[in-house]
Amino acid sequence: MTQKKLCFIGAGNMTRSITSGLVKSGYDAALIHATNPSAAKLDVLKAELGIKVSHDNFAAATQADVIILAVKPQLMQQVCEALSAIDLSGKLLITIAAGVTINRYQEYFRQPIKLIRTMPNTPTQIGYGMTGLYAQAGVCDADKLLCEQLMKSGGEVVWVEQEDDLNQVIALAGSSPAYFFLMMEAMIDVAKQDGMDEHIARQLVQQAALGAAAMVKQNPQLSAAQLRENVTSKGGTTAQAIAAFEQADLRGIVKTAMSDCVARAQEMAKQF
Ligand SMILES: NC(=O)C1=CN([C@@H]2O[C@H](COP(=O)(O)OP(=O)(O)OC[C@H]3O[C@@H](n4cnc5c(N)ncnc54)[C@H](O)[C@@H]3O)[C@@H](O)[C@H]2O)C=CC1
Ligand SMILES: O=C(O)[C@@H]1CCC=N1
Repeated sequence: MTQKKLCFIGAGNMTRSITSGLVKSGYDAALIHATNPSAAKLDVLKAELGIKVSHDNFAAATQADVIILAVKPQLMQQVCEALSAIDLSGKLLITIAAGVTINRYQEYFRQPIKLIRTMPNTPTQIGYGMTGLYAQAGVCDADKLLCEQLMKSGGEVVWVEQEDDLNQVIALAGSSPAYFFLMMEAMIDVAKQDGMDEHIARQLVQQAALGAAAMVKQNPQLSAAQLRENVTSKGGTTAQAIAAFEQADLRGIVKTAMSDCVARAQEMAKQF
């Protein structure tokens, strides 16, 4: 991979996930710089990954070839406006923020920019990430390839056709690790309430979840529904559990949760 000077503005959960993936996959830590107002997160990144850290967004972004915008959406305007005095003509901008549109970034930077919007997720930290990508019109193939390679260091990537499609990526992959964590959390809680040792319950649940995900991935010819049916013996235990989920309208709950997720991204696009 071409190794360029990277600057991550904001050193929170996602910057940690992406920089970990990059360093683990052999990206030169000396070329990665992360900024944050407070020292604690920077100290961890420096100690764990050996990347450069500082509090000065402007200086770090000025020196970078690629600026990765990784602050919360509500801070994006303030952060981008403070960087707008930098000549961005030779730099690629990558944003990981949910719900901030390309039009907004153009307003905030007040100059022509080359921007790729991405939507990663936290499993990027361990190489199991999924990132959706959308490039602003005019971004060249070399920049698209560079962005793709950077995000691939943490897992898989998909390009989407329309900017709005990123909201579906949020619902399906950006936010969805939290849905699966919630399911596992609930299962472990039930086992604990039933008197089982928490560590054993976690071991059972995490391996079942990992196995289920791997079965979906390794059997593209089988639908998730078919894989579910293969577990479900007629009149058996699984049938009882699935009936309880169906009766409680799990599918309806999932539908509401995903459309609320997309709606929030659309609302944020108006807000930030
Ligand atoms: N957490 C997740 O699973 C995902 C988050 N995202 C997006 O990633 C972005 C970051 O999210 P997280 O890492 O979860 O948030 P976070 O809160 O963990 O990290 C943001 C960091 O930015 C820092 N910050 C605040 N003001 C700053 C400034 N003026 N200059 C530099 N740094 C500043 C904060 O101190 C914090 O460490 C958000 O826009 C979110 O929409 C995207 C995909 C998944
Ligand atoms: O909750 C959020 O807004 C961010 C975007 C996707 C995951 N976390």
